[in-house]
Amino acid sequence: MLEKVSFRDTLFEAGLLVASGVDGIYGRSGDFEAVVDGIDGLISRDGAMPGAEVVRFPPAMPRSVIETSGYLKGFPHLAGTVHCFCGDDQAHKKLLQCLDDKEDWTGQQKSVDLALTPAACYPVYPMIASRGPVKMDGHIIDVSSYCFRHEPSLEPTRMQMFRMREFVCIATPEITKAFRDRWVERGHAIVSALGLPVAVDLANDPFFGRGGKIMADSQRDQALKFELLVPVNSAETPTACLSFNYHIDHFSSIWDLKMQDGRLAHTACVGFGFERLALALFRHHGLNRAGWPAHVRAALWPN
Ligand SMILES: Nc1ncnc2c1ncn2[C@@H]1O[C@H](COP(=O)(O)OP(=O)(O)OP(=O)(O)O)[C@@H](O)[C@H]1O
Ligand SMILES: [Zn+2]
Repeated sequence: MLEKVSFRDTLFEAGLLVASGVDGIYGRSGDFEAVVDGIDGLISRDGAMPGAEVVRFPPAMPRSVIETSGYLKGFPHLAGTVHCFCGDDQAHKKLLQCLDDKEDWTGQQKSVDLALTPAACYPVYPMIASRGPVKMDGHIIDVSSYCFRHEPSLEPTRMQMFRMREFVCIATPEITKAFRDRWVERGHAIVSALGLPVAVDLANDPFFGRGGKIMADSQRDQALKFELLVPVNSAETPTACLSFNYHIDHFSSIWDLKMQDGRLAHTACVGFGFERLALALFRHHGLNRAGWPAHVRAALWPN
């Protein structure tokens, strides 16, 4: 049984996470980053997807992508947009005056054409759609990004900015479903090899509002989302460290992603949460990575 203590305070005291004053926004120490790098390398080795196209996007994307993708329908409460000062000298004076008067200065800012990336896979669908039909044996994309979600929390596993590595499959319904099912097994094997207790369970996304309940129920009824859970904050409420999502034609109908035979493609993604996996390792193997079991160190740092 894991005891109920403030795991977050323990991480601050050990210097693994650095408090910023805002819940969910933390600095990471060199040791923390070494673990994240180890997980990244392990995914590349044990989760290798030959032929996958590697692409890395920055943590912001065109605002039009978040508008078109339907994210604001399901998750308006999590979305972040970028605002900048676009005024003249007079407006600048006003802004500085607000600051001096300790008044809200953000009214002097305007929304620009950027949104923060909520999940690493979001920029992938318009990128592939812009190329035309997808070949019949499908396309796999390897993507990784810092992501933003406005969900401040005292739980260190629920950050506002965190990193996600994803493999995205865009293919026929058969290939896509098989990709998702196969990844449930692979993800289980990869995380178990790190000496962590894992369970896979059916899940749903945190859709907003009253309509959200219907969307969440429908997602569960169709078994579209599974999560790989590891106890981190508590044994009672284990933490989703990996997610396996089958979107059917949700993204392909939005972006008009077609296969070469003219049918709409289906899409799926597997997402690894770097910070959550690192925190799970610190929780189960101790705060000093040098003392972790030899097989875990060998898996993370083979050289
Ligand atoms: N706020 C967060 N802080 C850190 N990691 C996160 C956060 N939200 C999601 N992740 C990681 O990103 C992965 C993919 O994101 P996904 O949208 O599937 O999360 P999720 O399953 O909805 O998470 P949760 O149910 O805990 O909100 C998750 O499996 C998790 O490892
Ligand atoms: Zn995804």
